[in-house]
Amino acid sequence: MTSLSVNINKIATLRNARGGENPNVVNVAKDCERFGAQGITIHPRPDERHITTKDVYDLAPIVTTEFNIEGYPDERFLELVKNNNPAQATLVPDPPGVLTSNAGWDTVKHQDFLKDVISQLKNMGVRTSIFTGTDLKHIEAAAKLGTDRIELYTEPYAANYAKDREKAVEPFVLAAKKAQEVGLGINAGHDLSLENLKFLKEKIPFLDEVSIGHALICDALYFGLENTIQLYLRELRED
Ligand SMILES: CC(=O)[C@@H](O)[C@H](O)COP(=O)(O)O
Ligand SMILES: NCC(=O)COP(=O)(O)O
Repeated sequence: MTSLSVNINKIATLRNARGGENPNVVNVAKDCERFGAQGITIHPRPDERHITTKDVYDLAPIVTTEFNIEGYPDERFLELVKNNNPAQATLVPDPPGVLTSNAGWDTVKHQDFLKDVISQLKNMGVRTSIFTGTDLKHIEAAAKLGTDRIELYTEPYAANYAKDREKAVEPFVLAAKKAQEVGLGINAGHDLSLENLKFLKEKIPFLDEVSIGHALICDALYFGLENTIQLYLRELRED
């Protein structure tokens, strides 16, 4: 089974546009779960452009599905994870000012840093996932760091899907097979959508989880949040 974790960053973006509590991030997280999401993902960036530090503390006690906190593992991030005990921490190499995540880790170059961070997170009892591209040596190196999972950065797949979806998915299939071979769980995310999700799932049926935010929240403007979550769950169904 592949779990759907709804990334609610964009709910916070909308809320922050007026500085009040509308939409209410906690209520939306509860509703996503009520509508069938199997996880809630947030990416509390240092500039608090969407999810704030306060949001993390507000969400931690109310999320009853899998709570996944993404981010660059600096001291602030590690403190947030330690104090809020999510089910999973996803380590992303984003520098502070970046518009959105735009690359996976070079797990060879940063192996000492990542090994240390992963061991700290494991001591907190938190499952770890490392955001990676499809370079097979980065997947092999990830397995040596002690991480439980990787998250495949799917932007290149999404960007090339319309042009040639077989070609676009090929490196992801190879990377996922390598991850499976070296004993890693496999998550995927970034720019996944109702257009490209089903094909990814067909090609990598053993995906553990997808985290989806931007496209899902955009779709919810037209279809409503409950219907939209159901539509995404349908794409992941195995029957
Ligand atoms: C780690 C990752 O892939 C990101 O997709 C993410 O959480 C999106 O961040 P923004 O919502 O800030 O673009
Ligand atoms: N980890 C990816 C994520 O949480 C959502 O990415 P996107 O769907 O907002 O591009």
